[in-house]
Amino acid sequence: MYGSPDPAAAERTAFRRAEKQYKLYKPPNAKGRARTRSTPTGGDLSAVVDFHALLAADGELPAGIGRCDCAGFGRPVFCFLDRPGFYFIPGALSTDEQCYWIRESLSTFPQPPNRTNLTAIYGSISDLLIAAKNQKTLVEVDNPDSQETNQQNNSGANTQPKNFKFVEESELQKGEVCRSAAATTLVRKLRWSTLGLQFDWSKRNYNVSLPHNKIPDALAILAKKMAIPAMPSEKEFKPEAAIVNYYGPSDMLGGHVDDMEKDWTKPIVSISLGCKCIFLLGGKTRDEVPTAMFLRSGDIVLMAGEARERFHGVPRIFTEDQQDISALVSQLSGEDDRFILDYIKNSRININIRQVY
Ligand SMILES: O=C(O)CCC(=O)C(=O)O
Ligand SMILES: [Fe+2]
Repeated sequence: MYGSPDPAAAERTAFRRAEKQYKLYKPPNAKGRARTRSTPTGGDLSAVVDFHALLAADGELPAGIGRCDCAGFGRPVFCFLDRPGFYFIPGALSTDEQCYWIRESLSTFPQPPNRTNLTAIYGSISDLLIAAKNQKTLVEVDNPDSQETNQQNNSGANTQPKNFKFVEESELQKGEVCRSAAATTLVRKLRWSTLGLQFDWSKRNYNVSLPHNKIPDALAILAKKMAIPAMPSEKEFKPEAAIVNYYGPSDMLGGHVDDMEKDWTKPIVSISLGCKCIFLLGGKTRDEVPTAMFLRSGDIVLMAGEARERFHGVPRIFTEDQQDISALVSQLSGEDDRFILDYIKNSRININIRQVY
């Protein structure tokens, strides 16, 4: 699904060239070695489709872009005339809704039995966000019988039970050599969490034998409502799983096709939160030149049918321009949200919801 079997060949594709064009580059460091991604290069963004600008202009649309007439949906939906099955719903979520889903993404979504990229290293971690707000540290404990450990998990394939627990900074023994990580650092290291049926990244498939909860009702209701433009009226979209992606300033998601779900007529409902990004929508091979577009906090994208066979990815996150998230920033200005605000000012979260069977 993700990545390319032959990196040298991938370099030569139109998709790879677009990724390189938009990604963030660091200037060379003191020793002259080129580092990647730190200072924005500026870059030519003139070809990036900005659906919000089209919405504001309210005039004639550029060639190749259409408005979808979706009876009863009640909000604008854009599409590309030559890419059926792809729908863009600008500003689908209110600022309140965005704040709600950002909080959920950092508090409840990474909770066991949901797995995250940290699970394979540390075992299940409960209440990571609370620990981060309280400046706690996760430490490896000697006593495997300790009742406070997070040993029970490990559902995940190819992992050994781990014994880690959160402690106060004052409890850390000076000079003691043990594996440890600040909870704040761990939140920054979150890359993905999986809700509902658990996606096993090592096998790149859903592993129904892993313990899981149903995806939250509110998320399922939202996804069903937003899936309408991509659904024939007689059919039903049944949200069964979600992958939550967490992006820091220099993260990107390489071109891929999501092909692990049974019925490709059903959409992937993909919610953007936090910093703006560039999303590339390509063709059925990497050789087709992808279309670049901005995704902002509150935008929702649907990919169904033919669009599900298209390569797509996220080559760039914009953390330097806070203009786009000013409403979020003021909404999250309360003391309780201080940690969340610091996080989201430099991050993007994507929640994509899928029907697996
Ligand atoms: O972050 C995004 O907008 C896209 C995520 C995605 O394509 C995926 O998780 O499969
Ligand atoms: Fe994807």
